[in-house]
Amino acid sequence: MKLRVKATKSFGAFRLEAGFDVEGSRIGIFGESGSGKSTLVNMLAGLDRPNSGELLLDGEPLFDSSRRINVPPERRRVALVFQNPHLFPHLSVRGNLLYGWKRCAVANRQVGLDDIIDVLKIGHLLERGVTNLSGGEKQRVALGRALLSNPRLLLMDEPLSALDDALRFQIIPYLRGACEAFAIPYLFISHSLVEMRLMADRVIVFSRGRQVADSTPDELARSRMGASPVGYINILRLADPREHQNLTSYNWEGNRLLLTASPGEGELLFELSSKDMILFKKHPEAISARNLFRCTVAGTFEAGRKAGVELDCGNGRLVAEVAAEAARELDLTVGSEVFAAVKASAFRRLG
Ligand SMILES: Nc1ncnc2c1ncn2[C@@H]1O[C@H](COP(=O)(O)OP(=O)(O)OP(=O)(O)O)[C@@H](O)[C@H]1O
Repeated sequence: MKLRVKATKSFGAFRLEAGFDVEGSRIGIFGESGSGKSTLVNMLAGLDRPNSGELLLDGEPLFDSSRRINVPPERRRVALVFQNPHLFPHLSVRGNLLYGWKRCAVANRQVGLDDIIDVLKIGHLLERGVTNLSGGEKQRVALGRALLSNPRLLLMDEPLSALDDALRFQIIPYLRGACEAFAIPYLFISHSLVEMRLMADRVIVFSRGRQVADSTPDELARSRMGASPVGYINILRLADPREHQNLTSYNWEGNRLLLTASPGEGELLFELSSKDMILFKKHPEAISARNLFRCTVAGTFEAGRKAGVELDCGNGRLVAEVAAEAARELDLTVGSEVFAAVKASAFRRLG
């Protein structure tokens, strides 16, 4: 998918001046509240008309003020999933799902109802009304309805922010997996960096109506580490839980980690802040932290008054954060050995 955005839009004192070209299938739009993310999405969907400029999707204009082109929303083949699912209350789950499909030209019907039911695991819900579905079920139906309209581009505007933490991370594999399964590119809008890292390959950052950066989600997270109260969030996929002395031992990239979290099924996502790791130059004699990794320094980066330290631990990579003076004392040259201590309680489950 190739997208060109060169457009302005004013609402009173707020002015959006967007100008970027982007290519890919998993694009993130990140920015603080009021930075213009939804305005951008609404312009692409045809719900807001830019004051001027052009919007091209795969080289075809959706809007072009100089040529007086403004393709109506229903002819753009751009679907939207919002924070709140906006399902039709008078229709069953099946009726909601088929709504977009029926309006899609026969020639464009690549994705069918059976495919969607399978990928989103909603077969058991088909004949139910939508009012009593859980938040996560509603969002899966909304996603299914959007995908069944066989869009050229799916816009997801904060699709997870109405869900509680656990549900947010359970829905992400559906959002990402379904779009991948049907090769539907998306623009994912969020102000959560962790969501961005799980959903996007490239991210455009907005602030006060202008794009201020274009990078990978991970680079963005590193650049914000020093200023962020939560530091850099390491995302770990853990598996094979075993009980061990009132704690749970998990496999992570060839290491066994000890966590206070109770065992769960299958592969689980956990976060670990860069602030929750303590580095030692030599193997400490005895420590209270239940995890001690022998690591190799893979690199360092500056983040304000802090230094980020990339560590290879087994087959995995973690980012720790230390004060600049500590970085000098530890002599963090690439390839040198350090020990990283982490408390069992420092890992937080995502989902
Ligand atoms: N229809 C409208 N009428 C008047 N002002 C609007 C309208 N839509 C958006 N705005 C204003 O435009 C600015 C940008 O809003 P927008 O919703 O695009 O931001 P956002 O980055 O999506 O924020 P959030 O993350 O809080 O959803 C805000 O100041 C908002 O109040």
